[in-house]
Amino acid sequence: MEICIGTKNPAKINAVKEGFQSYENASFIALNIPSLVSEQPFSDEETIQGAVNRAKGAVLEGAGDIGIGLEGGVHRTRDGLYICNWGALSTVNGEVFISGGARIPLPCEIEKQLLLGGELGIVMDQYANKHNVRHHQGAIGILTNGKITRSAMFTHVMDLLIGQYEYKNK
Ligand SMILES: O=P(O)(O)OP(=O)(O)OP(=O)(O)OC[C@H]1O[C@@H](n2cnc3c(O)ncnc32)[C@H](O)[C@@H]1O
Ligand SMILES: [Mg+2]
Repeated sequence: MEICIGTKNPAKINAVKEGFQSYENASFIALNIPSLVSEQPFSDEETIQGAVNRAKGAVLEGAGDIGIGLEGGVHRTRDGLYICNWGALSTVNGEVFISGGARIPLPCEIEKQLLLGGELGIVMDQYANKHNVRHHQGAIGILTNGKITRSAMFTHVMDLLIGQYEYKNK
């Protein structure tokens, strides 16, 4: 079973491999697939669209059995800006499954910079005084004191995707 992952971000790739760890016949290929949405998605809808575009693009370009798209974004609420994360699993037969990840509010100073057009990955590096947070613990890892890393959060998203896929195909 060939799993085509629509990113080269190691935090996401780890989560996909973790999700499929009980699949002994799984092989993985990581491809740079465009999300076809903004670099910084600004709603659940846009973030979901990015995840679906990457999943469909990955299975097509990798000519595998399953495509995975994982996308991070932010979502505005009356109480401020929340970090949001979405995943999509698409099969070569055209089935698409979707799942969402944990969400937490972003501090006001981060929100202000995003509203001015900043990208969370870059803003987060400055805020945490770290390099390439997006490839490591992620904003969620920084803001939860390392309790939930970006990989752990996306592993949960993967379990939700694979579980739905298994239920539909059993
Ligand atoms: O290489 P890709 O797969 O594109 O990985 P990415 O880190 O850019 O991740 P996304 O495109 O899914 O995320 C969209 C934007 O949100 C940012 N982002 C989302 N979640 C984040 C997190 O946990 N930590 C840091 N940045 C995050 C990221 O920097 C992007 O600007
Ligand atoms: Mg990106």
